[in-house]
Amino acid sequence: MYSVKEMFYTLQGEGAHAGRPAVFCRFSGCNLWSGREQDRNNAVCSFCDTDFVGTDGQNGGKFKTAIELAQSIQSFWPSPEGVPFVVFTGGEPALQLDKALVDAMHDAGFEIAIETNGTKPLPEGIDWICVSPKADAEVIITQGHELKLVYPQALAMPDRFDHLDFTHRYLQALDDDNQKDHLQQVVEYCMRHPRWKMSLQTHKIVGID
Ligand SMILES: C[S@@+](CC[C@H](N)C(=O)[O-])C[C@H]1O[C@@H](n2cnc3c(N)ncnc32)[C@H](O)[C@@H]1O
Ligand SMILES: Nc1nc2[nH]cc(C(=O)O)c2c(=O)[nH]1
Ligand code: SF4
Ligand SMILES: [Mg+2]
Repeated sequence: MYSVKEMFYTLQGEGAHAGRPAVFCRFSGCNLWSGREQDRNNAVCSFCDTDFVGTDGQNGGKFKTAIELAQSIQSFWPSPEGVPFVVFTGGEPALQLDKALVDAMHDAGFEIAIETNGTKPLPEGIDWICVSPKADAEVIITQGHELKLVYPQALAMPDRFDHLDFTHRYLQALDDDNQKDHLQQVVEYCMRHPRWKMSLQTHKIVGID
């Protein structure tokens, strides 16, 4: 059984695939925060910008089998043009994404990406792994396609992740009341340390999901 908060067709807003059309599948639940505002300050991850509680979002629900969920995801892809692309996110998608769903999406012709906090093992075969480490949680996924660090996090300066094996390294400004300052800090850090690039949350700029 899979619990999905919401699913929608949009453009990937962040990281190396920013601008690419994608179906987003947002799983319910996370291992680093309950999702309840009253728990936020005591959570391991306290800056989350996302509602991932329950299954009541657009196209959300419970899906009994991988095939059923894969068919639903496929129904949001609009056209035979291009390579269909799904981004599994959450909440923490590694709590629910399994080999059966990876296989079902591949059988449907999809390229598969994941947005994960990197604290849980992943099934084999995911085509694009984006890990976003959180200061107070050990990262066990030490290899992947992109590392996307929310910046600044006091106990997670970028050099803490220098030894990890990722093709792309992004800093994404922490979206809170001081986001403007954080954007400037990201620019400065990347210019001083040119193996890092800036990831903008472009969907927020243009006002899409
Ligand atoms: C909502 S998370 C879901 C996936 C997974 N749990 C994770 O943390 O990577 C999706 C992405 O949004 C980032 N994010 C969450 N809250 C943010 C914020 N306030 N500002 C900037 N990025 C944020 C996360 O770090 C992650 O890269
Ligand atoms: N457009 C869009 N791009 C995104 N990239 C990562 C997102 C996420 O919440 O995981 C996200 C999202 O919520 N919307
Ligand atoms: S790990 Fe991801 S989904 Fe969980 S609270 Fe943090 S940003 Fe949100
Ligand atoms: Mg988001």
